[in-house]
Amino acid sequence: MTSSLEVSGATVRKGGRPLLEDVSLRVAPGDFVAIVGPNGAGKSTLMRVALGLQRLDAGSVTVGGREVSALSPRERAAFLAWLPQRVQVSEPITALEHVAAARYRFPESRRRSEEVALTALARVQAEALAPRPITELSGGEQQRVAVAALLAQESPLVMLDEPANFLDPAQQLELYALVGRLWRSGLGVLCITHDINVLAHAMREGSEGRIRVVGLSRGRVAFESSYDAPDLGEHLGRVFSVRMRGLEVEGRRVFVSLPLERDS
Ligand SMILES: Nc1ncnc2c1ncn2[C@@H]1O[C@H](COP(=O)(O)OP(=O)(O)OP(=O)(O)O)[C@@H](O)[C@H]1O
Repeated sequence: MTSSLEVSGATVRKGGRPLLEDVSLRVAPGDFVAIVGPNGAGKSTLMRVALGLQRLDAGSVTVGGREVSALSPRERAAFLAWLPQRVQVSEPITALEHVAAARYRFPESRRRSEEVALTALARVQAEALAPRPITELSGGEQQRVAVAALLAQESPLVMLDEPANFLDPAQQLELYALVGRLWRSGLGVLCITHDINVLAHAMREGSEGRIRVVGLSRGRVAFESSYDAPDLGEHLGRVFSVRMRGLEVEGRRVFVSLPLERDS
């Protein structure tokens, strides 16, 4: 059985306006697909579509060969794990309880769920956070616990919606390095970001060409490219309406945005 996510011709309209227009993409285990685009381009709408949370006006979304909207939450959790921008927890449950809850699809004892949760926390160097109320953790600590929950869910595909948005540079680096490790361990990653440079933290030398970058603009796919393509900067510049230059820094390509040249 294939565990791929297949979005095919996805179209969403609200009040006659297209939020997403004929978008297609495929993510299989081992793939890394980054969705980039300016505010309002439709990135989160695409994520909701992929999770089966948004009704389509045309097109289809399947995961593991089945229509995603027809799957129960348990069935969907067997394929897709979702990391939002911020963990939404209002109850002061512990980090361990939060990660153990990601095991809900497994028919197992609470003790077993907690064992797996502890192992997952250890994999992200967060065992010490296990007994702490999640509401008291810093943004970076919460995201590390959220990644442990992804691991505990044991889904072959992970969906990340700008997961480093509220983190400082050190925490962003750490989070994306962690995402890179998950990817290299065989998971498929669909990652939304409007900051292309955070992706560099997920890479190892030589893996740039394996990251696919999909640019969204006004609900449509504006370009699709590998991260190491020479013209990626031009594509990015067009969707963000800036000039974007790729610079080599310590063997990594980083992108810098510059104002559009004006006619004098
Ligand atoms: N339920 C809705 N009804 C009407 N318009 C909506 C709805 N949801 C989203 N939109 C609009 O659709 C467009 C795309 O929104 P979306 O949140 O998908 O963009 P985004 O690329 O994720 O943006 P950002 O980077 O700001 O998070 C926006 O113009 C938004 O205002």
